[in-house]
Amino acid sequence: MKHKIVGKQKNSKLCFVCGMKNDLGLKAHFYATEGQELIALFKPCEEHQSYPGRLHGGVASAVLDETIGRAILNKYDTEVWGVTIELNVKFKKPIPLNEELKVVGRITKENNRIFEGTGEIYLQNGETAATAYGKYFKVPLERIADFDPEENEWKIIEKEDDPDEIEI
Ligand SMILES: CCCCCCCC(=O)SCCNC(=O)CCNC(=O)[C@H](O)C(C)(C)COP(=O)(O)OP(=O)(O)OC[C@H]1O[C@@H](n2cnc3c(N)ncnc32)[C@H](O)[C@@H]1OP(=O)(O)O
Repeated sequence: MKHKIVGKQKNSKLCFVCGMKNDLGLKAHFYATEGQELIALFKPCEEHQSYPGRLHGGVASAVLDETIGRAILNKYDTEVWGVTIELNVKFKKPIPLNEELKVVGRITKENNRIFEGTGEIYLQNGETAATAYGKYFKVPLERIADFDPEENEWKIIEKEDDPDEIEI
């Protein structure tokens, strides 16, 4: 299925998942779809392994967590922030290193205090490698961290190969 991309989310400086200057991080890019889902693209490397050649389950969980947690940003013009209070991940297939992976996240439930969502990691052959459910507590950014957008390089990073659509 083709997902039409309607926008790109911001990256940060040092976040393990989205920090563009975290040399050991995943440097994932996040694309909002027409269907109000969020797709992350990332390519894990040797440093992200558990057993040789296999992505660490904790790293897979981290990218699922962030993709679901960021999906809330698609819904509003102003930024709504959350912290994870629950994450349940099912690992269905080994996830290889050194190839681009796709992660999809969406919001399934929301009230004024909490939001919930689900997500999946897809292998290049289209198989679902992991699925997750996450629950997040809405917290104003100033209560989560001392976060200066400029200092933390919170901005859209445009790439020449940013996709217009993503096939999953
Ligand atoms: C947009 C970017 C996406 C980023 C994705 C990645 C996000 C992350 O990795 S965040 C890092 C990991 N998560 C954290 O650090 C969160 C740590 N936890 C906390 O800070 C606190 O527990 C916090 C802020 C969520 C709530 O604390 P506090 O404000 O003191 O509230 P507290 O009184 O304990 O609980 C408030 C309510 O939430 C409920 N609650 C708290 N924790 C949970 C939980 N894990 N599950 C269900 N309900 C919970 C409580 O039962 C309570 O309900 P009620 O008011 O009905 O009694």
